[in-house]
Formats: sequence, structure tokens, C-alpha cells
Amino acid sequence: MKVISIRNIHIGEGLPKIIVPLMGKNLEQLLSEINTIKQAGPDIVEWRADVLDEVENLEEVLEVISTIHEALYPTPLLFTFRSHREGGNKKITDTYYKQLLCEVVQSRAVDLIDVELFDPNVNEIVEVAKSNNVYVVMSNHDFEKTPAKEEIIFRLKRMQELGADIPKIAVMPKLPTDVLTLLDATYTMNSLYADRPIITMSMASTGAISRIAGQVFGSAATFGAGIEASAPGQIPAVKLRKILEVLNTD
Ligand SMILES: O=C1C[C@@](O)(C(=O)O)C[C@@H](O)[C@@H]1O
Repeated sequence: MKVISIRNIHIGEGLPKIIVPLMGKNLEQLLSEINTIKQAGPDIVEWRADVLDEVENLEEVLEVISTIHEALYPTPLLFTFRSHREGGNKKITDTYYKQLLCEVVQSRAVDLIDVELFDPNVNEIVEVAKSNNVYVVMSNHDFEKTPAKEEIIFRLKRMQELGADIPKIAVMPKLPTDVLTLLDATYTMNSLYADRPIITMSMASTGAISRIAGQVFGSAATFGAGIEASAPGQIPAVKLRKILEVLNTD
């Protein structure tokens, strides 16, 4: 199993890593959010750029990212533009999505980039990320339902084939048994097919248990809310760290 190491953070080894999202609408809000979330000691910070008011202004995005990268250093930074079709805040064209992600990785002010599995330009974006030494977290989200176990595994395997460094899937449960499906798929994928860390979660409060059970079932990281949650069911990061430590009785 490959471990992804960014400075002193080793994803795929030890306790699941805590990723805290930044949800500010402008640089001022983002910087004050960074000050607050530092107290939670996040392992990784995710910038949800789809929340930025000026995200369609590429120059502004590049300025913001270099400022927040510096403010967070040495904490690794994950850049995410969540598309509207997968639950994000803003609709942009596929062309702009590709341009945005490529420019961001070329700026080298990020350590990891989220690339959606179903984006039409996924291959090109992965190639540009690799040539700039930025790790790819490939993602898929279903805010409506939980696909069958085989389908969840199929998507995670496909991400591996496409060169993802970390395949990731988030699904919505309708019933508690959907959470079991997600956990079962995670365990099977991690123990039989994955040669790299994966991240999975079942959303909303029904699925919250999946966000603390990564060490058992094989999810290498978990998203914990900072000032504002970026998805339903996220546990505040400070509490999340305590829970992970309590559950680790070794
Ligand atoms: O993909 C994910 C996972 C997530 O949707 C969650 O459910 O915690 C939160 C998002 O910010 C992140 O990009």
C-alpha cells in the first residue's frame, strides 16, 4: 500500500487524517477562517474555491491561493472546485473548470487537487497535475442515494486506473443499511483492490458514523467542519480528533 507523504503528513498510515474545509467567500473571510481553524490542528486544509465570490476571475483565484498557501504552510493544501452537478455552489463551464485546475496546479501553490471522476477533461487535468508534482484526489459524489457496493468499488477502481493518487467517494444514505453498504465497499476496496489510500464517506447524520470509522474500514482521511461544514454530517474538527483518538485503543 502506497503512502502519500506531504511534509510530515502521511496519508494511508496511522490515524485517518483530518481535512478541514475553508468556506470563505473572499480573501478576508478566508484569512480569518484560517486563524480560527488553526486551533483545531488540521492535518490538511481544503479550499472550497466554488464558494469564492470571484472564482470566475482567474487572477483573483491565483492571488488568493498563493496567500492562503503561505498562511497555512506547512499544512498541506487541497484545492477543490466542487462542480454544481456534484453539489457545488457555482455553475461554470467544463472549459473553465479545466483552465482553473490547470492554472492552479501550475502555480504550485497547492499540494493536492480534487478532480472529479466524471469531468470530461479528467485525463488532461491529471496529466498536468502529475507533471507539476501535485497529488490528485479524484472524487465522485452522490447527494441523492448510495449506489450498490459493486458500483462504489467500480468507481474507486476506475479512479485508480485513471491515475488518482487518492480515490474518494461521498454518498448519501436513505437508510442505515446504505451506510453499511458504503463501509462494506470501503473495506473490500481497501483490502482487496486498492494499492493507495482511499477516502470514503456516507453523508448526513445517518452516515456520520462512517466519518469516524476510517481506521477500521479503510478510509485514510475524514472531513471535519471548521467554521462551516462543507457537506451534511461533518463533525466539528476538534471533536473529530478526540473521537479518533478515543477509538484508537492500541
Ligand atoms: O469531497 C468532499 C467530501 C465532502 O463532500 C464530505 O462529505 O465531507 C466535503 C467536501 O468539501 C469534499 O470536497
